[in-house]
Amino acid sequence: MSVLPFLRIYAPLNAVLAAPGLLAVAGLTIPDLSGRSRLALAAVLAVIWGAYLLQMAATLLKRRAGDVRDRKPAIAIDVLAVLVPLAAFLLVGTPDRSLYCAVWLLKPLRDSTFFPVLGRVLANEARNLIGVTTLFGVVLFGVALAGYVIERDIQPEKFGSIPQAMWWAVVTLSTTGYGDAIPQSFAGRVLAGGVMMSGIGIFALWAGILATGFYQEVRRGDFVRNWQLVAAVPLFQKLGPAVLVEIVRALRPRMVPAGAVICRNGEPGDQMFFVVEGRVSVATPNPVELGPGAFFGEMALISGEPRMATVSAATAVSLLSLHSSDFQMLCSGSPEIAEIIRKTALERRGAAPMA
Ligand SMILES: Nc1ncnc2c1ncn2[C@@H]1O[C@@H]2COP(=O)(O)O[C@H]2[C@H]1O
Repeated sequence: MSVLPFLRIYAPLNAVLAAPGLLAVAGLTIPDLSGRSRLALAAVLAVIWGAYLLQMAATLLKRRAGDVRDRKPAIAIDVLAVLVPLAAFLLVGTPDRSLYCAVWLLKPLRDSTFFPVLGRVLANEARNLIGVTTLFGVVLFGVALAGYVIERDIQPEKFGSIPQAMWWAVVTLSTTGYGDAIPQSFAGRVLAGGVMMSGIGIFALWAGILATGFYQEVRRGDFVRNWQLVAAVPLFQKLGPAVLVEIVRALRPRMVPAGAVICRNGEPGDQMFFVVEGRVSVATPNPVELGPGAFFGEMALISGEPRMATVSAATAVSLLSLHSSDFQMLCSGSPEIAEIIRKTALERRGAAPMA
């Protein structure tokens, strides 16, 4: 019997296992720990190492099965998690041996989807980040120089050289303020105030660049996913590229489980829906089912009246929703689609006159 299914179930545990492992590593650095506790913590490390050995075997077996695409970081982490502690056990003296198990810090990164995103954000924003970092370096040197010139005679032991003053500059610029070096002169204090303010500004710039980078990366992911979904709705194939891009940005994907109500008769409506996959049921006197490519919820947007019918998911359904303001944009960008939607709404109104 193959061990792969078992190992697959166990795989998500590997990141969780790192936590007790790292706690054991930390525990073993406590000097006055009893011999029994030390033994227990060493046993924890041995068990986790064994588990990681199994996982490495699974990863390498999968590799042989040809599943190596995009798995190089995972393979590297699995191999390091086993080999580094093993090498330490064989080559390093007792007190520091367990420290090498700290390589398990890498384990939670193994299957994380966050770190690839972080990598893309750093790559995309590299120019801006390097710019702000350069600014930081320039300000740091300038501040250390000014601190040295102003304070060197008053506190030669703290500001006697630019490298010494640089420590004060870093601590002040980052607004950490250990208090081990404090300007004594009036000019020095004015300088310190200015440095703190500019430090806040520089860190805010870093934070802003990263936050914008993450936002754009998430939006880009949404855009690609929406683009694929939009391809499943034939109506959108009539759109020109410019409007299509706008619509893809405006559409929101939504998964609805079978049986759930999507919109209710009599409620106000502020969005319409396109069916990507699955079927919805429209509760008209003669119930109608709509499948992939169809749309609904347009009548409330066109007439401004409440919903004409309750629509629920006949199966699990994947939808794209379009808000009323974006619906106007769709209609003005593509009169052809606007006409189709209006005609359909008219036909439906004629087919199912409701209260
Ligand atoms: N006879 C019908 N056939 C298909 N869909 C309908 C019919 N009647 C109403 N609908 C849809 O059900 C939706 C309910 O919300 P709206 O009134 O906004 O828009 C409605 C139409 O999209």
